[in-house]
Amino acid sequence: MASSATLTTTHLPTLRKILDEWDQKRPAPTGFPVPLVKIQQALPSNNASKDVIVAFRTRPPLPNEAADKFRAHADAIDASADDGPADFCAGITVTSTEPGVFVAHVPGMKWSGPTLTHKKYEADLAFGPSIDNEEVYQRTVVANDMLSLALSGGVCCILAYGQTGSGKTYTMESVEHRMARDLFDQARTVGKRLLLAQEGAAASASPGDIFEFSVTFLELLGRRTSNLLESTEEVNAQNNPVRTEVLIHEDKIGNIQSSLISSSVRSSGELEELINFALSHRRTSATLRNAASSRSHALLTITIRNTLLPYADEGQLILVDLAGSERYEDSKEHDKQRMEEALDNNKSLMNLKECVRAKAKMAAEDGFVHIPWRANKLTMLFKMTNTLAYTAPFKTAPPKPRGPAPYDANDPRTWYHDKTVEWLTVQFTEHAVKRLQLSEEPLPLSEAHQLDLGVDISKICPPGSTAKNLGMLYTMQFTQHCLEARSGALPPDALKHAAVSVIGALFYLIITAKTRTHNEIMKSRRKVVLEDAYENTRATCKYVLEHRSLPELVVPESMEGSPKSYYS
Ligand SMILES: Nc1ncnc2c1ncn2[C@@H]1O[C@H](COP(=O)(O)OP(=O)(O)OP(=O)(O)O)[C@@H](O)[C@H]1O
Repeated sequence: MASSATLTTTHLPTLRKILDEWDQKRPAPTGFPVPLVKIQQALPSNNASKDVIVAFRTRPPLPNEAADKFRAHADAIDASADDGPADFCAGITVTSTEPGVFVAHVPGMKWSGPTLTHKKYEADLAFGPSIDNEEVYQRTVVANDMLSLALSGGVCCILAYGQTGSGKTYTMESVEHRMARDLFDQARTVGKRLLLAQEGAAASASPGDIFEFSVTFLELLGRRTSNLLESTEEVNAQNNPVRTEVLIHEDKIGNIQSSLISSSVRSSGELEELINFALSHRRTSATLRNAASSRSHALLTITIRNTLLPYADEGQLILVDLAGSERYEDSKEHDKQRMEEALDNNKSLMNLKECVRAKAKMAAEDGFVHIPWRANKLTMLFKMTNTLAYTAPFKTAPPKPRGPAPYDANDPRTWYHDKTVEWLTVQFTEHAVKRLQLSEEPLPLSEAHQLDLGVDISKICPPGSTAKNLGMLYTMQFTQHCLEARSGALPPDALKHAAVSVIGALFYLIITAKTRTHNEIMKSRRKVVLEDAYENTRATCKYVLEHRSLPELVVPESMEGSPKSYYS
């Protein structure tokens, strides 16, 4: 049952009867509109592709659940006993459908006896207990062509969220293995298409060699982040392996950086091996609910680089298996360390919810909303992989479509390639002019076209690259790029000096632009709020003057139940 185990146990026969009646009355489920075979054979369906898909999945009851909490009376028989299964009453009903409905049956008590309220939740897909892992994978990953999307430079994220023992790890591990199985075949198919489109430009290239794959597998346990791909022999007092902590921090322009090192893979076999290696390291400890509970959040990221089009965006597949949220009875038998971890897990999940809510609000309102992602390492990690961007539209008004930000000469984030090249040329030219003025044989400015900039700008900013891309680099990385693109007679030290100053100037422009945008949004919001308040006050005063009484209170639906606080 969804809540109150005691109530359920005591009144199970009555509740079961109510549930049966409800079940008979409900309309027959429609099922999935597209047959599985059509997805497997990649036959075109009329499914419009969506940015975000929310899917429910329920697992079948485990034997101990049927025998434990949900028996009809205290001495009810065990599910495994010969006399037959224990009297079982489902707390939720999920029929395999698209769009999907999840119905929670919440028990209650009225003077007339026990009641059940059937609370409906809707999502894009619902998988009932009879649906196996392969079908879940086909209807989510394959039906939405996620692998091709990532191979074309897109970012796909799958995030499993639910109570401890609800089946997240069972689902995510199966998705990870199936992705490992299919990714390289798909890469060959996409590679072939790309080579054909290039019309023989790289006739010698094999479609399988076009993409480079690198993998990271992070674990966040309590407040500690570690690399699940790192081998270690060392164990601590709790018999947990001790690994180097992965450092996560925010750089000076607000990007999240980590000290995590990725491992490259070249085949399904290698990817599968890495996944198995990481999963075997994921620490588990018994909770009452789930004997092999994951105590940590796990984040697998597969990054895909296109070597044929080196300036194409990198694709990413991000798979997040969150630690389960635990209720009091799930953690009754935890030791102190385990309690602290459960607390940290619950805190990080709460913060994730806050961030998703704020992000969704921002998407719907198109204004500035503070997103508290710094409050927790989990949300910082999500910021790093841009995961929050994909979780934003859950259960809110659809976000307003946003095109690329309009060009703004003062905001490098909006500059196209040509403008970026022009700006870099001006910057390096200014440095060259300064060097010249300080040199012993100054060149007349009329001959400035002969200036040695010391660097080939087209190499630091190749076609397709923009100021926004350069702004993502560390100072050291930009300097290294410049040294690799060194031309003319300028000594490396002088070039390094110029590079540090140029990237510093770019960071400064980006931060100034970010601050300006933030302030403008805040100012416009404050104005709207003040104008609203002013209008309301004016209307109330007018009413009081005319009627000598306060206007009737109209409570918005969202405020129902708390009218007293409304005027205040
Ligand atoms: N669809 C399913 N069919 C059969 N068994 C399942 C299914 N889903 C989960 N299980 C079983 O239920 C148990 C709990 O599943 P799992 O470990 O995936 O839960 P979880 O949500 O990841 O829990 P935690 O948050 O504690 O890690 C496991 O024994 C798993 O094998």
